[in-house]
Amino acid sequence: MGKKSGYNPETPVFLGTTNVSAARKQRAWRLALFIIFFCIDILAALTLFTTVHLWREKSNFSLWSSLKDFYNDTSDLILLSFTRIVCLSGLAYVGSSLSWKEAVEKEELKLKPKTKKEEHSNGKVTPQVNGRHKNGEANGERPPPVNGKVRNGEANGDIREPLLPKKDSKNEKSVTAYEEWFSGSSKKDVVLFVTFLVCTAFQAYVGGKCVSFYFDETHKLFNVRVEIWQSILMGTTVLWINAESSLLTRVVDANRVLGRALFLNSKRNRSSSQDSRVAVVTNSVNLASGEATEEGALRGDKGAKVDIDVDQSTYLMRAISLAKGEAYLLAGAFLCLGLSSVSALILPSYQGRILDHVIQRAVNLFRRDVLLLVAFSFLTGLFEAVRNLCFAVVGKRVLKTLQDKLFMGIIIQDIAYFDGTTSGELTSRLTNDVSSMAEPVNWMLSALLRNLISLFGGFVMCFVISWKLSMLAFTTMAPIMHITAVYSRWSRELNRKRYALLAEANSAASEAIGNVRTVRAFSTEDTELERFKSKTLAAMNKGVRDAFAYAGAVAVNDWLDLGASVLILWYGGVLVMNDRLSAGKLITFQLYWNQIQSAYQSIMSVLMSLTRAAGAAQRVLSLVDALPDIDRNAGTKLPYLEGEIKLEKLYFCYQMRPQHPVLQGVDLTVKKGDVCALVGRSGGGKSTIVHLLMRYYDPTQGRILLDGWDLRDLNLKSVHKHMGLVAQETQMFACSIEENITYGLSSWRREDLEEAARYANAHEFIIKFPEGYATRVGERGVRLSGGQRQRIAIARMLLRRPKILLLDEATSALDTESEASVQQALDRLIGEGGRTIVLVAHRLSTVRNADNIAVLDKGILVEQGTHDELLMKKTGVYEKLVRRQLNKVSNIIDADAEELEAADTIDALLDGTANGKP
Ligand SMILES: Nc1ncnc2c1ncn2[C@@H]1O[C@H](COP(=O)(O)OP(=O)(O)OP(=O)(O)O)[C@@H](O)[C@H]1O
Repeated sequence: MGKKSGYNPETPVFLGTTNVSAARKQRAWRLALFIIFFCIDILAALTLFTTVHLWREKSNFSLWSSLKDFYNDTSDLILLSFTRIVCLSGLAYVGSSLSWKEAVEKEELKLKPKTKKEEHSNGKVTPQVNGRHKNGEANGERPPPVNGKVRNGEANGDIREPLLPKKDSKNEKSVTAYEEWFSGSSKKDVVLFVTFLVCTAFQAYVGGKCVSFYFDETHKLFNVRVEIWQSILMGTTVLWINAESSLLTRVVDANRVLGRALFLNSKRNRSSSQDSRVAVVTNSVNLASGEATEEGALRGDKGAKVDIDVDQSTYLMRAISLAKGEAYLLAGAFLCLGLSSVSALILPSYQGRILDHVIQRAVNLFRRDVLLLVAFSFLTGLFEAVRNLCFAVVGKRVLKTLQDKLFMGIIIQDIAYFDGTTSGELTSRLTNDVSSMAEPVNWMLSALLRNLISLFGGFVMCFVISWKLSMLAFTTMAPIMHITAVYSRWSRELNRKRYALLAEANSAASEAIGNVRTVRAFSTEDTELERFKSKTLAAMNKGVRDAFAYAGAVAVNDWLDLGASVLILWYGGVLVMNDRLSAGKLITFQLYWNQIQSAYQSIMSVLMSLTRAAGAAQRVLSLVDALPDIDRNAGTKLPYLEGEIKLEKLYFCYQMRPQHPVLQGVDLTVKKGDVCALVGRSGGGKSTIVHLLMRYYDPTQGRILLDGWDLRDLNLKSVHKHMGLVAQETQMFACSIEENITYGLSSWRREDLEEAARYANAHEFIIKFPEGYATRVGERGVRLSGGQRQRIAIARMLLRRPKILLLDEATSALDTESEASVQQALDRLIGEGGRTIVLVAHRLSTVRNADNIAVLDKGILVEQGTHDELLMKKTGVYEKLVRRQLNKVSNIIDADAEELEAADTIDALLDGTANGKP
């Protein structure tokens, strides 16, 4: 199982502190790397120096002339090495410390405890919820420090970090915006750009130097060929520059990512004001903050979670791990890949040789090599075909595995997660994101490996043919690599946003389609279309921006590439004309160079797809990896349930509305076999109690006991076996009535099914349908009436014969007649005894016979007792509710009477008309 990003409720998460200490570790690690790099650089420089200068006549040595001298000296390379050490280390240090400082300042500022004054900064003392103060700041935001300025209201002895000026001053606002801009990623981008220029200049210089370099054979050191020795050194230099540049990018990026993570956390944690270390995930913190967590964010029952960060390498590793089950197919594919790559690598050398044979008129050799070329071409094609087949099959299987895993990841999430997201967003992840993530797997692994083989094979072949020509050609490699790296980082972020927008579009579409009747009723088709179009437009704009940037990156890379080809032809032509290289070899070199280029382009396009796929993968894998906070499989399994329910000091608020306490210290006991009715005004928290009994959420404070067991210690699956719920909104699946009633049961008897339907007063209407129980109900049961849906839901619950029945306005959609018969059925069920029933109802007729009536008002249990006991309290809430309902009934009766009168008049009039009276 992969790394889980779930939040462990047992261990409080101090994200800020964790990040800072992790960052400190990272810093130490980077420092060590710098030192190692530094030492290797010195070593490389000393090697150059000893191999060349120790054996030179000192009198001849002049640094300036050697710098200009492209034929004899390498002192410039020594100088180059030292310059590189100084420049790159310096730049790395600057880049690293800039972003580091920024990150730490932000985090330290957040960690600083607030002064009392700040708590009162908006002129009021904030109330305590769960022992925490509410956010005292005006908007819960803490601005970062800037240039020693003191924020208004802090001149009164408040010793704190200087903070940003208030945003209401225009001037200051522009300074802030500039500071924001320049203290953000731009500073680091400037550093990176300078590094890039320095590296490229070094690279060009090394290239120029290498092609003209001539080593004096008399000073030959060991018994190795000078070209090989030099090519190794030069090659190392080229790679070295790239390595340092990419290390620098990584270092700066690591800090940037860290800074961003901290910044994001600070955004997320704004809500928690006082102590941002406890700001991340708990409901109590949300309560304290009074701010809801961002919609669409990953969250569990205990609060928001941090999405995992998926970069290209993580994506690649995960893609490989997904394909682990296909080991045999992959082995075959890799074998074919290796064979086809090797034979493809041999082809150019035969092409060059054939050309040389043509020039030399060597007919026999010409024929032999043509035949070999045909054979190698055939083998290459064959291996390629098998490889493609294997990878395509692996890709399809990986897609399926991923879809299954994601669906699993979604369906097990806490209900709190679904409160903050939409089904459209989730289906978008299941379709768009999954295919965007899995699609590259089809060809990516093979393309990557094939092209890597071509790249390195071509690289070696080029050096074997002419190291000088290679050094010249490779001058363009570093800039190309850098441009590609910069683009791919930028594009990854952009694509992540694009996918999020596509998901929003999907969500808007599915919402409109799901509520199509309301849309039609209000004629809001155009509004819905606009909503959808605005999202697709935003997504398209991002895609177009990406396309522009991609085209720009490709154009620059192509120019550099073409420039390298011109260099090859120019210098290669000079070598051929000076008889230092054959025309065939020049052609072969050119072919290998083309091969390197196309391999490189392919690798880049793989990396681009990787980049895009990583964006989608982040959204997919965050969910796949996220463990729900409420584990349905953990806890003690109860084989039997007596049915006693106890709520102890129950406090609760929903994550999406943390400022609104829904339950406030509810104490309630329902004895086994009793019927408890929850009544009260709308929004009082009745359904919430039912949700907590089903453990859709855990209470913020207090506990729920079932037969004396804390619900949190019980195995939820086993508890649900003994519980039956008919929810306020009946949920149907788009299948037959029979499948809906027997939903979730592995075995059942026909008689039981029909009996349950009869109990629920559903049998009669079901058998009137031509297809009876096989009638399909449509999506969410749209082909049934509300009352029919509710009766099917009741039958579904009754068939399970649960120990605890939870009826959340189970009869609300029934007419008086049906209600009476369903009530009769419920009474019969109650009469059977041994069942505890908690019912939420508005109708007096439903609750009056309950053993205990609990009256909830604004989340507080204000009264409880039997119907008669509660009516005795003349000024009680229940009494008022009853009185209001009776008034309503009498109004209805009056209205009916008026209606009857009116009808009589109409009838009389009609009769009169019929009788020819006026
Ligand atoms: N998922 C949710 N996220 C945020 N707030 C919610 C959520 N569900 C309910 N609420 C809020 O919680 C409060 C209590 O809701 P609840 O459904 O428990 O009330 P109720 O007493 O059952 O009302 P009614 O009789 O109208 O069904 C309401 O103010 C409601 O707006």
